[in-house]
Amino acid sequence: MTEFPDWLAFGQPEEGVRDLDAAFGRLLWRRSSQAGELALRLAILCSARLAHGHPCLDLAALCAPGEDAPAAGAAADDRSGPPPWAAGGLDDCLAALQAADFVGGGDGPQPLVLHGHRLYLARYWRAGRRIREDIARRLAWAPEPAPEPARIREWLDAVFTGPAAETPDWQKIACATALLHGFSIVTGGPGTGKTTTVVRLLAVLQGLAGAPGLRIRLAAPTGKAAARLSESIAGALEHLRGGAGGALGGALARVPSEVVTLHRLLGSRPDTRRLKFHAGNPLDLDVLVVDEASMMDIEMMDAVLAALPAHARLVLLGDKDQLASVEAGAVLGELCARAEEGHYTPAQCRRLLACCGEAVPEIRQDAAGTALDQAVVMLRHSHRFQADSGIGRFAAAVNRGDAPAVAALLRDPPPGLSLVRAGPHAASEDAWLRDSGILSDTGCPALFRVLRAGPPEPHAPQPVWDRWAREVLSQQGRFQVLCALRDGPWGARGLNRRIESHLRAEGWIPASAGAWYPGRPVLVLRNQPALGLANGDIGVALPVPDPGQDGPAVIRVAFAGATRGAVRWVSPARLPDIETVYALTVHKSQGSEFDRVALVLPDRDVLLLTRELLYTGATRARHALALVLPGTDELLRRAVVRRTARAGGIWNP
Ligand SMILES: Nc1ncnc2c1ncn2[C@@H]1O[C@H](COP(=O)(O)OP(=O)(O)OP(=O)(O)O)[C@@H](O)[C@H]1O
Repeated sequence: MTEFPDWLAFGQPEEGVRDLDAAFGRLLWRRSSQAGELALRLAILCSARLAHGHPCLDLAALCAPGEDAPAAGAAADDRSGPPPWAAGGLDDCLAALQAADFVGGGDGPQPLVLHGHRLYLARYWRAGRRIREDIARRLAWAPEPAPEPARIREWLDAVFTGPAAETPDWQKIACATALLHGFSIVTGGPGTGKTTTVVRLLAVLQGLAGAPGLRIRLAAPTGKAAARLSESIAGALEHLRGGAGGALGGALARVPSEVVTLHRLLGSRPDTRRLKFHAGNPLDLDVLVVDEASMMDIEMMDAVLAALPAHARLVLLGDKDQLASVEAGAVLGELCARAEEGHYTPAQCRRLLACCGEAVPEIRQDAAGTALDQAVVMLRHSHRFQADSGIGRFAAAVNRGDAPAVAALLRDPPPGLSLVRAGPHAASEDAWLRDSGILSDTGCPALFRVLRAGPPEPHAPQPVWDRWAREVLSQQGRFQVLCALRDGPWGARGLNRRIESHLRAEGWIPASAGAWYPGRPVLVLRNQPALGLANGDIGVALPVPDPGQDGPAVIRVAFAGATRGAVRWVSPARLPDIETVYALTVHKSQGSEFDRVALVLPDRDVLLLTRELLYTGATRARHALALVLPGTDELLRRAVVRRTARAGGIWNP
């Protein structure tokens, strides 16, 4: 039997390391003839960092002295500065890895790759390299034959009819950019018009292509995001079709509004990681638009690029400032790292002026701009939030990391924003639950009110039951409690228990009801293609008549169906992987929006609580945001200034 060194023999060698990572370390030890402790520890840490979304271990950051925020790739999430075993510094780490036979340069069989001062698991290194190479190829692609700038301008003028909200009109520039490149990104905060822009872009693409038109597919990482994009595309199309006739009407008729999840697009199959569509069997399309691309992890980006035919255009939409995917790799964030400043070359500015009549301001120009810079456009004006909107101002201040501005806003909150003290700072638990809207008329009880108001007659036809379920589901989408953590009293689980017990005490949930009571909102935790359900879908338990029986009602869980207005009814027995969802983590809420949000922070400082998390949580709210603070103001300040540290290393390894 292999004799492991003591530190590696049992369990996890240190905090922040999972059993899986330690097992990986033991495997390397067994297979390696001369595995040194330092190299092994770094390999284990590299594997552990994946659980925190880092596609690599940044050794320079690991060895740097600690600050308030954790160094990207720091050993444990609640500690900063190098771990004691790496006290020898960066040079020692690099030397140990260079000497290890399980570390290579990316082309050999070694399970780890050292590139510069970054250590990667080979699988992620290779995925990153494929992504870089594929995007570089697509950036070098130009449409053949190149459309005349005058024709592009004609079509853009036909779809951009109203007055521009800003100068230059970045939406128009984004359209022209996507027309000129095989790969492009439109990034922007909530309500900046990403969807509006893409609908116009697709109409112009169809107009320029003429009949029979291009094969366009729309996709999003989650079912929720897909359903939301589908709705807004349908709305934007309706709006544009209003006054359109002739050629524009024809082009608009060829713009689809159906949006599928990326898993479905790629033909993901249960029980296997293999996808139906890949480089050997590419997707049958000319244009692919992916919304909420900030949620795409490195493996998903790799799979999408691989399955995309060489001639197809890829347009990514997303908010670069949102939390990245929970899985490894903040791909969109890395690709948009220079979006704020622009970096458009004079040649690109001339092309844009000719194609859309918009002049890029000098401050956004840069003769040394890269090919990627030319393909990324940031929309800057929010059409959703007025300049004085509480949510908009709060989100902007958080995004800037401007803690004094956040504090000032919360001292005297503008309309739409409120601060609610909870925990030891609140008069009572009832008080903060009510003040934050959670137990108010428009909060969680509203779901039960809609449910009670509407059950159809037992023998009513199915469409009537579906309509009732849709009303309940829409109400479910109007209010949501969001929180940073999953566990603990201020995490999703603790809050769900507390809210549920208050709802029971108030009689909304019958005292005698078991786990499956009418009105229970549930979150699906795993993709279940056989049921048409995806991880992150939210349904509501409803009482329906037992088919063929006159006895008491049975519970079925209603989910929004794939097509507009459709409802999917599922028996609770088929839903083992769900949890109650009065409260949802901000991570899981990505891709969703709600009219009103109560954003509950934890009562202690955790490194997960960052600017990106606050920004993402706050921007899930359309009309009202209540920030619930069980901790101190200092805790909020620290959250605003702390950035999510990601080791990066995909676009610029
Ligand atoms: N140029 C414009 N002029 C007037 N209204 C606009 C313009 N662009 C967008 N809007 C309006 O602003 C709202 C938000 O637009 P849209 O849904 O396209 O933004 P988004 O960036 O996709 O938002 P989300 O945050 O939902 O992803 C919509 O009501 C839309 O009609």
